[in-house]
Amino acid sequence: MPEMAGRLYAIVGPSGVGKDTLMRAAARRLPGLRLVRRVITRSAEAGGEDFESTSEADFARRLARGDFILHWQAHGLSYGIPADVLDFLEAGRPALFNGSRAMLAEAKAQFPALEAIHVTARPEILAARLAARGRESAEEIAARLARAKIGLPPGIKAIEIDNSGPLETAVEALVAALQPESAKRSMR
Ligand SMILES: Nc1ncnc2c1ncn2[C@@H]1O[C@H](COP(=O)(O)OP(=O)(O)O)[C@@H](O)[C@H]1O
Ligand SMILES: O=P(O)(O)OC[C@H]1O[C@H](OP(=O)(O)OP(=O)(O)O)[C@H](O)[C@@H]1O
Repeated sequence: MPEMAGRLYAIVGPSGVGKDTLMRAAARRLPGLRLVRRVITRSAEAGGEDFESTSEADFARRLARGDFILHWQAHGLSYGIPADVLDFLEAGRPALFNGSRAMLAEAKAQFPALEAIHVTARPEILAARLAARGRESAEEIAARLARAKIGLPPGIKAIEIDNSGPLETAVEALVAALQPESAKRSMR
């Protein structure tokens, strides 16, 4: 297994770009990598990623209690990163979460060593992938495609990965980015 430090990584990018698919593929290649299971106010039946479904009221209670190290809202949903991820980082294990571009500045302010990995793909590819995924309604897909253009906040550095082509190409780039030495090289 490649050597990895207890570093926190956020994979970000527009809806349908392949973040969850890439995360799962990277975890198969890097058994020491912890994928963060997010708490989301989305129905448990929605499928897709492995997440913990909760109500807005429960989310608010847990947030007030300090259960989340990071949290944000998008697509009419609330998302939380459970504080237990700190145990993995303290134990020297790297952790990767599916993050939001819009909250990267705040996340980096809180975790200066956070590495952002920005995945992109051409707009027509995003549209086709969202339609094929089938998790959202046509209206929700249109809203996600409109948000696809926001890009990274100004001044935020990230490792860039293009997932317009074969999945394997992007998986290899992600696995390289998750190994500290190659991550540093591509950040220069
Ligand atoms: N390189 C790729 N080529 C073809 N299909 C892909 C590729 N990457 C992801 N997909 C597919 O695109 C859809 C959206 O991927 P997903 O991982 O759910 O994206 P995100 O988490 O970024 O919204 C899924 O159906 C996935 O299987
Ligand atoms: O600020 P943005 O970069 O636009 O991100 C907003 C949200 O979109 C994604 O959510 P989610 O995984 O629920 O949706 P997706 O699978 O369609 O990307 C991402 O994980 C963020 O939670």
